[in-house]
Amino acid sequence: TQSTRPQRLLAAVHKKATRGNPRSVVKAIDEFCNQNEWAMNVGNEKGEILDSVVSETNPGCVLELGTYCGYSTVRIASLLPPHAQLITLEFNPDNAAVARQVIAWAGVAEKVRLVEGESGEWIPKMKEQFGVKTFDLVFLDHWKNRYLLDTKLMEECGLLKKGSVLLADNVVCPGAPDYLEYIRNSPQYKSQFFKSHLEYTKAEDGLEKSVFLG
Ligand SMILES: CCCNc1ncnc2c1ncn2[C@@H]1O[C@H](/C=C/CNC(=O)c2cc(-c3ccc(F)cc3)cc(O)c2O)[C@H](C)[C@H]1O
Ligand SMILES: [Mg+2]
Repeated sequence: TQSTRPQRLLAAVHKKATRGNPRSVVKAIDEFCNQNEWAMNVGNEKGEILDSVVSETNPGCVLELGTYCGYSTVRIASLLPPHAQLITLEFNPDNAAVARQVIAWAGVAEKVRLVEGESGEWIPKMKEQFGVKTFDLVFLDHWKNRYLLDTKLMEECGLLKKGSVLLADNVVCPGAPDYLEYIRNSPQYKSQFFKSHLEYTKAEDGLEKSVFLG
């Protein structure tokens, strides 16, 4: 039977990346997407902005919405301090299966909890199921029309504290207009736009970093 793009991406990781080396996994995926098939990973240019936000936030507890193949999961996990935890939500079982193997190959599985399920269902369960108090950093990279809804849900569930950082991918392309409108006009957030390019292309894109003011 025909393989899927995530399965071909995973095959490239197994073939080209060194087991236990997260940077080599990131490099193998970027090479695959530049040379073989485009895929909607955050990519290296925006990935370097993601890396700098993770490093400056030095988070103990991170949430990622939209694991896909685990590219940004591996980038984030590889920068986390020793006992920090990254919870990543992915509701497509085929994507989750590929992501688990990418995360394992990178050697960052002990820092990552991949939850196979929908953000709307699992955000309200974070405290009771995983003992989360608040998230220091949230990376939004799932369906763009769900960024705003899930941000409001995180607020309602008391999952953000003063200083919590939201980093949203694709605020230009494909865009998340309702999210940008809300977050840039809310007195509860201080936002900053990082201009960049759509992964593996010359098209314009960018990340929006928003600090919750409490
Ligand atoms: C209702 C469930 C909500 N809750 C959810 N809960 C859990 N998991 C969820 C939820 N909603 C979605 N997911 C999962 O997250 C992933 C979805 C990721 C979505 N990303 C994009 O659409 C995108 C497009 C482009 C793009 C740019 C230019 C183009 F020309 C084409 C494409 C670029 C980019 O960087 C992009 O990230 C994964 C596929 C999907 O199963
Ligand atoms: Mg994206």
